[in-house]
Amino acid sequence: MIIRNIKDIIGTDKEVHAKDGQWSSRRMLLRNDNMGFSFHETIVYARSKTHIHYKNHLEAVYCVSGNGLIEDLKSGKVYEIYDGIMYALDKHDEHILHGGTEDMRLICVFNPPLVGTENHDKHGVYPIINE
Ligand SMILES: CC(=O)NCC[C@H](N)C(=O)O
Repeated sequence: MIIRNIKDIIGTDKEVHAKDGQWSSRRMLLRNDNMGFSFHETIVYARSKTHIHYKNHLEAVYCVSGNGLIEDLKSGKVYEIYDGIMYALDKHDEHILHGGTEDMRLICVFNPPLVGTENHDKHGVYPIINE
């Protein structure tokens, strides 16, 4: 069994910050944990804007506090995000995440699991790391 406290992750190398400061990702379960997915707590800062396109991963995201919007770049549709809303990028959906008036706290699951060092490239993509 694995038991972890977010307090032991914040401020370590398992907390990854967006290069432009829009979000912070606390990586609680990673590939080395052999769960078949990775599990993160992500804070998306109020009034931020992030272009994301996870070409190599599927991601499900559950909001537990704060507010924001997700803009689907294929359909042009915009959906509100707040406590209780889940979205799943089941088609590797390219999108823009807009921070709202308060920081959003999101629980995120990735398949395949992240190794832990991944950060977005200029297209909002995480690479596959095969080491
Ligand atoms: C919601 C989202 O995708 N934010 C970007 C960070 C990502 N969730 C991560 O935890 O690496």
